[in-house]
Amino acid sequence: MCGILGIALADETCPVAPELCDGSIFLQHRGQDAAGIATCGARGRIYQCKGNGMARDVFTQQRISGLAGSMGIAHLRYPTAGSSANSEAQPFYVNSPYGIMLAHNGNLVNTVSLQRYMDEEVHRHINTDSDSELLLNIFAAELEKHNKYRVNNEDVFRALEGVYRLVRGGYACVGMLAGFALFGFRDPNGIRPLLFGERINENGSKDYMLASESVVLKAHNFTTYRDLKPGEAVIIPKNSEKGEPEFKQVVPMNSHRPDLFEYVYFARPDSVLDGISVYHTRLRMGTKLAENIMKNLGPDEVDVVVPVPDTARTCALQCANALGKPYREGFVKNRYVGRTFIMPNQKERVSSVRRKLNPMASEFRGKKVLIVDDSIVRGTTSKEIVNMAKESGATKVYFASAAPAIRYNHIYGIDLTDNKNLIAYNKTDEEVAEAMGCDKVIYQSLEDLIDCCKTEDIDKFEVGVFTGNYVTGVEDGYLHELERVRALNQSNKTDVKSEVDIGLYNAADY
Ligand SMILES: O=P(O)(O)OC[C@H]1O[C@H](OP(=O)(O)OP(=O)(O)O)[C@H](O)[C@@H]1O
Ligand SMILES: NC(=O)CC[C@H](N)C(=O)O
Ligand SMILES: [Mg+2]
Repeated sequence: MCGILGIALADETCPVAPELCDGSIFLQHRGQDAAGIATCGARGRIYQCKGNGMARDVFTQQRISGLAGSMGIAHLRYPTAGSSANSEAQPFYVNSPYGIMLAHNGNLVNTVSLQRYMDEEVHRHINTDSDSELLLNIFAAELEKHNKYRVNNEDVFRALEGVYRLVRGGYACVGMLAGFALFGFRDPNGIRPLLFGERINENGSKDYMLASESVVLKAHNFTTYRDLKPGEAVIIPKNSEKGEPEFKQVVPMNSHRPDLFEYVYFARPDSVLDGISVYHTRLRMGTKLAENIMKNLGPDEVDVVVPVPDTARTCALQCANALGKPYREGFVKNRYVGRTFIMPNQKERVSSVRRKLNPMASEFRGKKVLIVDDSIVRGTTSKEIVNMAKESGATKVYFASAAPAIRYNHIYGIDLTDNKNLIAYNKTDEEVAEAMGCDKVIYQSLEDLIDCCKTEDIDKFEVGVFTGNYVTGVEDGYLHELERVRALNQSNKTDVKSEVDIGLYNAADY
């Protein structure tokens, strides 16, 4: 679950990079591993700044001031395919045809056959293990088929038709065609989110934005916005004076199944995705969870409800209210440590839990504590948290999760390739509680979770992480291949991953 962003300003003399940089900060929670911006300036020249690290570290003032142009895209990466090498930071670039840049959120699930197709039929070189580089090259190959001197909107839509035909998985993308346009498209099941918005600037003309979450649009005054539909694409001319954005339903919507995990954990609470307020779903998760807890625990079995900061706070507060029990911030979060679940390796995740959360003994001593988290994934956080609560003198520790048990890979954009690393893998709830060291674990049921998120328009979600049934299915050998690449990367026996790989103009400044 990366963050993606694209902006086209009407005023071609106004640099877009500072706003892209600011917008990236609003999407930082979606990917902490790498960040990148690419802009397009005069004569179609593309400028970029990307690399491993958080947006604030990669986007230094000096680098941003070197990014010319009024149209650009940005990416915040949480690696889900390939490795976390610098060279896989996005956006990706290909010079032919026309000069294209692409930023992708999601995961393709037929990369094995796509790689073969690239190699044997299209003869394009893919320089990394990233599925996003592959996706860009599929698009480029489709666009190339028209063999035209200058590209137009129809060509782009037709090339996207080819992409939709060839590619399987979850994907929301923003891209740029040098000197021509900004574009965005969303997979035919709407698994990954993407919104389009516009604002009237001081000169009375229109600026446009594409973003993963509504919070960025609102914060930058793009007050008229909507979600792209599954299978829909938009092309925004580089200079809005030259025409309006053109939308097209490139392929029929297959289904509309946003990833349920966006509402549980990924998205910011102040975002509204596919018309569903993330905050309100989390409140409802708290109410439903409380109903479930009342069925599982006697009325005197809980003295206090403690949230696991940050994401679970909304749900835990509502849960405590519904239970009629006091809500206490028993864990103080160090605001300088990022999200632990999306850290690239297990060692980092473990060491940062204690750095991130510190227990307040007074809230635990002699008490029966109900800890509420949004989800239990690998159990890295939860085991440590239970430990801390016990060390602090809790007499009983119950652990409730706003999401059901996670027993399967998340194939569309969470780095959960090896399901043996999931704490609930092949375990009953009792065995999970034992592994976590707590007295009981209580999960929200999938049915209840869906009830908390559904609306009149959307009542189905992508829930493969809970059920093992994925809306797009998975190509034979795909999970195996992902595990193989991951194992190679972890064992360091793979090809050398240099600090800096080839970049635009073969130059990179870090
Ligand atoms: O089972 P685990 O592997 O421990 O993962 C689950 C935990 O990770 C996430 O928190 P994270 O620290 O990433 O982010 P947050 O501050 O937004 O809650 C999530 O909210 C859970 O607390
Ligand atoms: N989290 C994502 O959306 C990741 C995008 C892409 N699969 C990558 O690994 O870079
Ligand atoms: Mg958390």
